[in-house]
Amino acid sequence: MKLECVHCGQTRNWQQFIIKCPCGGRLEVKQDVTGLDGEKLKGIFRERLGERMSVYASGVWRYKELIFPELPEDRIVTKYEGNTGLYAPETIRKSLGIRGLYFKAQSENPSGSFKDNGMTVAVSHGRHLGYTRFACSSTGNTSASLAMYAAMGESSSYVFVPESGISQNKVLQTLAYGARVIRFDGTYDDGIAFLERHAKDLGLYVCNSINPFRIAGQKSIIYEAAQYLNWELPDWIVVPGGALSNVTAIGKGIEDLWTLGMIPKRPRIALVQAEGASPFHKMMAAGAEELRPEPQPQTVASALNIGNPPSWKAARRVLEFCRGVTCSVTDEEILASKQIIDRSGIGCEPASAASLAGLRKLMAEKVIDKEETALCILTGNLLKDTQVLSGMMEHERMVRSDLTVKGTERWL
Ligand SMILES: Cc1ncc(COP(=O)(O)O)c(C=O)c1O
Ligand SMILES: N[C@@H](CCOP(=O)(O)O)C(=O)O
Repeated sequence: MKLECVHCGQTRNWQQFIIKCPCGGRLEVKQDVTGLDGEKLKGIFRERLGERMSVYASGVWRYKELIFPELPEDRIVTKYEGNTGLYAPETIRKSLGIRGLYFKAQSENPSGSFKDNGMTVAVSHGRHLGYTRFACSSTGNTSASLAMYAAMGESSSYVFVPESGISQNKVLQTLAYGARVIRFDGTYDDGIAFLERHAKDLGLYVCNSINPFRIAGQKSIIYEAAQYLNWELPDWIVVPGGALSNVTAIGKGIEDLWTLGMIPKRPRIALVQAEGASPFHKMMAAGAEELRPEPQPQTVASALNIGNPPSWKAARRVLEFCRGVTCSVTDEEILASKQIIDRSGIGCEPASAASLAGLRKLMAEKVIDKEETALCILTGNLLKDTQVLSGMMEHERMVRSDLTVKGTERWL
């Protein structure tokens, strides 16, 4: 494994970690998987499904050969992340009229979001290099995940969180794990710019998705979905997008599985952004060469409130590979889809519901055909954002009883 600059192509080994190439380009993990035997790997991964207390019981480290083969096992900080549910909600499928529908609930991760799939790898790598101070800019999920793994790894975490427009629950969760929370006026993008400039001088190991080990870990989401589906993925993978780490990771994961002959066909990716924070979709729809950052992103799905997605170049490349499409959805569409997912019993935070909202839109536009099948990635837990939840609650569902049979049966 090596690190390669997406801009100038310069390579370095994974021990010589820096957050940005001296030329200003982002770094990617490059791992040559061509020497591996796909069928043999399937056997190894199947056997590990029965593991309990070893690192291979993790739904990320089960796929270590495809994620970070060089890292010594005893350096791994894990909370047995991954191993999340794959659901086929029949009522929603029927109402959409689609042939097959799955939800992969990364919301069931230990800190409640898909960030754990990548964070276990970033924190393990940082600790292996000798770092004890970890940092991120965050709208709340990355910070909660980082704070949890830093605590598990007996290290410190320092998280930069915008003063407004984020979920209070996520900040409380981050504080509870023992992080130092540093508030600032600005957006996630401003926090990233600060860390890119100053983290090295401050001795901080950055755990945002500009860290390529995060992306490497998040590839496991699609490996796990493929394994659960007996190595046959649906026609479409539908992913909500903010910083664009997840779409990048899922695309890279598909590329690995395809290169190794582990899946018979390459699924397409549909990337869904919230309308008020959709610079990537706008660029793709316009066929533009460069992304124009959105200085004041605005959406009810606070996790998607990102105007300058760091991974846009890599995301564009993987979408090309997967014949991907993009779309944007309104806050109303997000909340309507969230209610559908919540009432199915699976539940999710608003950002995750962008996936179902996008699927509905792309079906209405006939981009996705009802004879096809789709897998929506649910990225964060229902309880992550109770502010939005209480705003949405239909209070007529909450009633009073005087605890007599007469006073109760009228509600049944
Ligand atoms: C719950 C949730 N969903 C979706 C996203 C978007 O993912 P990405 O930033 O990797 O595009 C995020 C954070 O970025 C998130 O926290
Ligand atoms: N929603 C994210 C913002 C993107 O963070 P990153 O981990 O991709 O850098 C958050 O939870 O902070």
